[in-house]
Formats: sequence, C-alpha cells, structure tokens
Amino acid sequence: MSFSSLVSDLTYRDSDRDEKRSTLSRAKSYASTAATSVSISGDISSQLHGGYSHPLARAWQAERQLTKSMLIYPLFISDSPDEEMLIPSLPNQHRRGLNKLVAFLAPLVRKGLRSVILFGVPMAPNVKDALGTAADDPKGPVIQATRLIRRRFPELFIVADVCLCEYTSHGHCGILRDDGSLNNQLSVDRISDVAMAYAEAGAHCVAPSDMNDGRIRAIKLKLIEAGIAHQVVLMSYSAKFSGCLYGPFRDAAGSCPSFGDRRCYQLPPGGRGLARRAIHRDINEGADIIMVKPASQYLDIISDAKEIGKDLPVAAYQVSGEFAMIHAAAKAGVFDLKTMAFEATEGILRAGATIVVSYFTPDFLDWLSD
Ligand SMILES: NCc1[nH]cc(CCC(=O)O)c1CC(=O)O
Ligand SMILES: [Zn+2]
Ligand SMILES: [Zn+2]
Repeated sequence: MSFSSLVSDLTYRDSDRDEKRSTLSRAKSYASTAATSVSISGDISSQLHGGYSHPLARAWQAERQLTKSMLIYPLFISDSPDEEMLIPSLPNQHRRGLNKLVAFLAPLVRKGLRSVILFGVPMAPNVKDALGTAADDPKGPVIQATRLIRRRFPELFIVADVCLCEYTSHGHCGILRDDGSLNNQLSVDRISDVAMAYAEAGAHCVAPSDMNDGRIRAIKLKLIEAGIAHQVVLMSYSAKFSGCLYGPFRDAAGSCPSFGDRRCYQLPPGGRGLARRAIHRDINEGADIIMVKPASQYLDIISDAKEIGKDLPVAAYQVSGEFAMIHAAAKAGVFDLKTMAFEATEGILRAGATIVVSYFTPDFLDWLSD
C-alpha cells in the first residue's frame, strides 16, 4: 500500500482524530522507511483530498449551499374549503381547502418556510369553461388563499402560478381556436388579466406557466399601467419543456388536456437553442426571474439561463415527476431518500439555480435544521 492511498483512506471525523493521528504517524514512518519509492517533490497539485477532508471544507466546495430561503413550496388550493386530500401520485402532498391552510402552514413557517407557489384546483362541478373564467374569480382559490396567507403570514412570499389549464374545460393553457389550436393573442390578453388579478389580490410574484408568446411583455405593461410594477416580481417559466414529468401534478390539479398535448407550446426536450431564445426573449420583455422546468433533466438549460441572464436570479422547478421518481426509487431500496434529495437539489444549484421550487421543501426545512 502506498503512502498516498493510506492517507486517502483516512476519514476526517472529529471523533476519530486521535486514532487518525496515530495512523497518520504510522503512515509517515512507513513512508520514511520506504523512502526511496516516495517522492513529494513532484507535482503538488495532485493532492486534492486535503482540501475537502473536513465536513465544513466539503461544504465550502459548493459555490452555493442550499439554504431555506432558496426554496419555494408548491401548494394545491382546492375550492372546497374543508378538503384535505392526499394526492396518490405525489407522495405526502395534499390538496387543501382554505380552512386547512393556516394550520398546515403555521409549523412550516416556524421552521423557516419563506415562500409558497399557489395552484388553484377547482373541484366544483361545471366551473370550467373555454375561457378559464374561474382563474380570476375573486372568490376562487388562488385569490382567496393569497388574501388569507398575506393576512395570517405577512412574512411569507407568495408566488401565484398563472395559467388557464386548471380552469379550462379542454385543459389547455390558453384560449383555443375552433380547430383546437391556441389563439395566442386571446390567450395573452386573458393570461395577463389573470396575472393582474393575482397581483392586485396581493401576490408578491406572478409566474405565468402557460408558454404563450409575448405574455411577459403584456403582463409587465399591465403592471406598469396599474401602477404596481414596482412591487410585483415577474417570474417567467421561460424554458418549460414538454414531456412526461408533469403527470402527478396534472393528477393533483386536474389539469390534463382533454385532447392532444402541450407540444405546440411547451418546448421539445432537445430544444436547447429554443430555450436560449425564449430566455433572451423573456428578459427583453421584462422578466425579473427566469425559470427552467423540469430541473434535473435540464441542467444544461439552467446553466445556459445563468449565463444568458447573469443579472437575474434563475429558478428551477423540480417537478412532480422528479419528486415522485425519487420517492419511488427510495421506496424500492435504490437509495436513501434524504441523500438523493440533497444530491439532486445540489446538482440543480451547481448548474446555476439560486431558487428551487420543490415538493421536498418541508423535508429540507427539517433536514437543514438538523
Ligand atoms: N401550466 C400549469 C403547470 N404549472 C406547473 C406545472 C407542472 C408542475 C409539476 O409537475 O410539478 C404545470 C403543469 C403542466 O404544464 O402541465
Ligand atoms: Zn397550464
Ligand atoms: Zn399545433
């Protein structure tokens, strides 16, 4: 066994420091008796282990360490006030009515929860129509939840997801033409009205996830016109890819399209250039934060977003399918849940995100306090 491999086999836990010292001195004396075969006069840059031998030194290797303030927790708000329903495909996540929100949020806020993103889930029969009228119903779940959370948890930063798919009878993210294709202009008008309604209800941030062209500019202009542009963050789901990772979310939100799919407005998985163009476009249209979604399968896009939008925060959405996969694999014994949750999320930070939307948020609030 060589000197370097002996030393590298040592783990630097404080508890075994004494034992380690004696092992170290044994290793040294071994090295000196074996002197002729050991040269330390050569390439000193080959020695890396020392730099991350201590747990704190390991943490320092990350450009950004995960902190509680980076996390945004998704909440599914039902329009039936007393509902508290476990979502089968989204482990430990519930759809909640207004009456269940405060009791649920209070302990999380105490543990350091800083931000939530709200998704409305209309459950009442016949509430969905072709225009998604329920999206900005003043009595609807998002507007009511926004008012309630602002009142009860004034420190909590509220993001309102802006889309129509939860509210349209056809389940698409905009208004359709007779042939079933998206009418971009009508959709942008409607989406920007909904965003305004959420901002006026008190959302700190509006986040359009619909992918209609030109919606960032339309929302920014309406915010300016209403005189509230200075107090509302506009977060754009700029690089939102189509695929199969949103399945559990669509179960939770009841937003599965009744025909067709979202491939004409969400980006194709191979479309790195398209994502870069969308990011450039949304920055030019006035986005304050750029989002990439899903996260772990699109780390190159996160890194592009950080490079293109170097003056903006970059958010990544670790979506329902990513979360469900990690849970399923952990349950099957593939790996430890907590270790994988950290590894996946730290990968997202390493790629360049400074904000992570994650269903693991309540877990991280516990884990980051340990
Ligand atoms: N437009 C709505 C929306 N906003 C966020 C998600 C996905 C979030 C998740 O999967 O966790 C979706 C679903 C979709 O586009 O189909
Ligand atoms: Zn949508
Ligand atoms: Zn089409």
